[in-house]
Amino acid sequence: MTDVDKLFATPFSKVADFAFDEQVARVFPDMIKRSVPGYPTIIESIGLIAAQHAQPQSLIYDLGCSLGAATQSMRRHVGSEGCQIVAIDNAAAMVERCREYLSAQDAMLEEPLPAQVVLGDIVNYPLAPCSVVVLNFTLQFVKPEERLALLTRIRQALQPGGVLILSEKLNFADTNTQQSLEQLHYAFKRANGYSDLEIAQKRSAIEYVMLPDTQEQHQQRLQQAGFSHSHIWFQCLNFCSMIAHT
Ligand SMILES: C[S@@+](CC[C@H](N)C(=O)[O-])C[C@H]1O[C@@H](n2cnc3c(N)ncnc32)[C@H](O)[C@@H]1O
Ligand SMILES: O=C(O)C(=O)C[C@]1(C(=O)O)C=C[C@@H](O)C=C1
Repeated sequence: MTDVDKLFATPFSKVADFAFDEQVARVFPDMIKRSVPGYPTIIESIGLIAAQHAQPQSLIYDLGCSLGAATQSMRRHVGSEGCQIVAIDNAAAMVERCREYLSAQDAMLEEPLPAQVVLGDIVNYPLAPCSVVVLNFTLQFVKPEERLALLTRIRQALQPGGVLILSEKLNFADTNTQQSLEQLHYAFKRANGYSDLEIAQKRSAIEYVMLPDTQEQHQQRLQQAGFSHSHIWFQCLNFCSMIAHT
């Protein structure tokens, strides 16, 4: 149903900044699975974590939903009465396909949680009271100076007992750790069939648009945003996922 990612396979004289456009949307499931170590496990586990924390009659947000993989997982796992999912992305190509995928899923589930897909910018989208918020590899694409305000708004929207699930690529302050995990990540990509050219060109494409933070920066910012406690529940190489509690 989706194509194999060959977007960076031919040499470019100048690599353009990475954008979530039509071409990327077309290959995205293949791209993210071959690029993010542990992605399938993270997606499945988001469903489990959401199921544990979703409160009856509450909203769940999937911010930067892309094709709705996390939303689909939550719809498979969340059993609380009366929950609804709002999935938001600012890439039109993603939103259009996400709606198609979710309609296809409707037919496969007995009583699917209602899920609405919105074309919008999460930086200024007004959030209603909610019990679970997912930022699965999205915050790293938000401008660094806008990250604290976004997390603060998420914290304010979360009801008591609510959680934020935050997955990110990590940077490491220690140079040896950074180099070691970065090289292992490239080995992961090579093992998944990406050539050195594809790896190098993708690296240039995301250099200025995807800016990862360190674990310490995340924890400090989550605390500043008003979360009482946050911890990692998954890490594979330089990719991790955290839970932040209200
Ligand atoms: C790596 S993808 C997320 C993957 C997805 N959450 C998943 O679980 O498969 C990042 C997504 O965030 C979206 N995004 C980035 N900045 C955004 C913003 N300010 N508002 C809404 N969506 C944003 C991009 O369009 C892209 O679809
Ligand atoms: O860090 C990289 O090399 C990646 O390809 C990572 C990453 C991500 O973490 O979102 C970057 C862009 C694509 O959305 C898929 C994967």
